[in-house]
Amino acid sequence: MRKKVTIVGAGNVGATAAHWIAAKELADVVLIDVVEGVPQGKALDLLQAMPIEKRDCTILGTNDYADTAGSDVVVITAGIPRKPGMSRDDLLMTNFKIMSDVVGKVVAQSPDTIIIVVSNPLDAMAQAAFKAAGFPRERVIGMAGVLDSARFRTFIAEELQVSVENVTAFVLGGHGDTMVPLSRYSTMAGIPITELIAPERLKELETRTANGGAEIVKHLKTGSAYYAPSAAAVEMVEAILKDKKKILPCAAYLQGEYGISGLYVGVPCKLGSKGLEKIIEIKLTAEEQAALQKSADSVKELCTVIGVA
Ligand SMILES: NC(=O)C1=CN([C@@H]2O[C@H](COP(=O)(O)OP(=O)(O)OC[C@H]3O[C@@H](n4cnc5c(N)ncnc54)[C@H](O)[C@@H]3O)[C@@H](O)[C@H]2O)C=CC1
Ligand SMILES: O=C([O-])CC(=O)C(=O)O
Repeated sequence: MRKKVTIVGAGNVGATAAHWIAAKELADVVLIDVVEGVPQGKALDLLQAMPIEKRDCTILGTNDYADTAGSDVVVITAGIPRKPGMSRDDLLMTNFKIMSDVVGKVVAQSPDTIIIVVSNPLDAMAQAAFKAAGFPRERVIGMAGVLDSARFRTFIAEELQVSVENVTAFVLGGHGDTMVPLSRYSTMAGIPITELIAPERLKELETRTANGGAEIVKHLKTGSAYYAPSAAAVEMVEAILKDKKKILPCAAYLQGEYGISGLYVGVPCKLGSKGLEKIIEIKLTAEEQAALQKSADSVKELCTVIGVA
């Protein structure tokens, strides 16, 4: 039997995630939204691309959670995106209400599922989903680090004029201005980029990465990025469905790792069929640890506001 993935929110990120999943023939997809007609229309449109793409996946659009029953993975993208001049934190109250509404309905239909949270502000929304779901931390994971690292990798590959396949990078911390691009653990063909790019230039690439979301919002004006974010969420879905044991930076509920407790923050994680299978602890310098702590503090502030700290 094929795997089943539900995507909550049939907007830009959700519909594009459905597209990537179908294009990779990873699973049958259920696309659900509060707006009537939009998930149905997008799902049917995508389904009709399958003969052309030679992929056998069913794609169902719906407003009824009964259709999501027994999902292996649920990706939550429901929520408003930001517009120019806004920070992700400005979405907190609206998206917290949406998250609280959605998670209970998801869990009622798929009590054994693994939830991937995408809605912003990401780390606080992951924490809200974790508390609302009552699942173990292994089954509620936030997507941000894969996207932020992909942005960093894009800029590094461009700078060094090499294939993106040659570049690895890690971005830790919360998905906001305080995220922590870890140049020391980023490489080109195994060579630390700190040996290849001058410190001042590296700083510029780190800053561009941290502002990567805002750069796209500024261009789009009506919303935020969705091609790379949806591809990032689907990389996590694939790692879980295929039990790949893949190390990816994800927002995970820390219980003492990196000296942080009771909070979702981006760290290197091993993803497999059980969801979050391990948190990888890497040695940080005092400066990196302080930056991570600062980032965690800003996540905690948001969690306190919505009562999930
Ligand atoms: N974690 C990350 O790295 C990223 C997070 N995001 C976030 O993802 C979210 C979605 O972004 P887009 O898809 O661009 O927005 P969008 O506006 O295109 O789509 C959001 C969809 O959610 C739906 N929705 C609202 N309330 C709902 C509910 N109660 N149940 C089901 N569906 C509901 C809306 O009808 C809409 O179709 C935003 O909060 C955005 O900030 C976006 C990019 C990257
Ligand atoms: O910038 C935003 O609001 C959307 C997002 O999280 C990203 O693209 O990194």
